[in-house]
Amino acid sequence: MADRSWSLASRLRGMFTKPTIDETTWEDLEDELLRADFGPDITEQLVDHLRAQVERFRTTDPKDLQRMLRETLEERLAKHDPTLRLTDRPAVVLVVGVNGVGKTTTIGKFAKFLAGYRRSVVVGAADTFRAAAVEQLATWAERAGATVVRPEQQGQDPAAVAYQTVELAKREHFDVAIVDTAGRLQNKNGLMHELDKIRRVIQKQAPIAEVLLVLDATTGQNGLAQAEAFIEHAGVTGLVVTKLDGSAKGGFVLAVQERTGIPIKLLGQGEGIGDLTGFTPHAFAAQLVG
Ligand SMILES: Nc1nc2c(ncn2[C@@H]2O[C@H](COP(=O)(O)OP(=O)(O)OP(=O)(O)O)[C@@H](O)[C@H]2O)c(=O)[nH]1
Repeated sequence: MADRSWSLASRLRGMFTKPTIDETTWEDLEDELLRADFGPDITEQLVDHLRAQVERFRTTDPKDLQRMLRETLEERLAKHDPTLRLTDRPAVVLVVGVNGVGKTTTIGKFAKFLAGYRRSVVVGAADTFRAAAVEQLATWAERAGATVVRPEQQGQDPAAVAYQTVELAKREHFDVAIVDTAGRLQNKNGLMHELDKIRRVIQKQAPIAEVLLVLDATTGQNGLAQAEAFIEHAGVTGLVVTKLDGSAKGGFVLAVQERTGIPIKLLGQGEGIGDLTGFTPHAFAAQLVG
């Protein structure tokens, strides 16, 4: 079973099995929400809302509070639509994000995920500067049964690789073309310029269906600042939260969606090729609260 250390269920169990809701219930709830990286604002809103609900329904039963928390989280998580838009042929997906967040692994898992829906996939290694990065991506993609477009030589213009990837997808009628991109941030302007160019050359051939920004749950909201440039400049249409397993930061999922206003579309919960799932607010809220 997937590692669900991000779930609050075991940490909240003591609170929900008490005979009655009391003042420590609220303190404990607040502590746990903060620990889970919901952030101070959302935590305060949740606690205030639940206190009002408990008062309104005149309940002292912690089981009611548990249900109310689950429903409140589900409602807030469901405010954004997690559906991947992959109906174009080919559906072009650009994957962006800071280095080390799990971008390469995510692309491999995503190719496998799509293969499960019988979609043919071509992956373009447009992060052309590190040969090892290209090979790592190729290994993952091949494991997923996807075709790979490699740079012709190290350091080739990333936009050229993106172009060739989409061209191949069109010519050979692939369902999905996934384009990996560089994540180095030493020079933010250079990177954003490169991404712009990649987008422009792709759009000469096909619309871009999704721009997915990969975020690492272990760094949580602290890591969000690093991704700001992508959110501002890259036309991000969906978020992928990786490394949720072992993160203890389940609240990050709600916080990041509300802070950015961009829907979460995929969750990564492990290093295996099968450890990527779609995002379902109902199931996530149920697993988060227990
Ligand atoms: N536990 C866990 N580890 C993950 C997950 N996704 C990726 N990783 C690990 O995170 C590390 C970095 O992953 P990469 O896919 O290489 O990250 P990247 O963003 O492509 O990094 P660069 O290749 O340096 O750009 C690897 O050790 C992965 O196994 C996940 O969902 N859970």
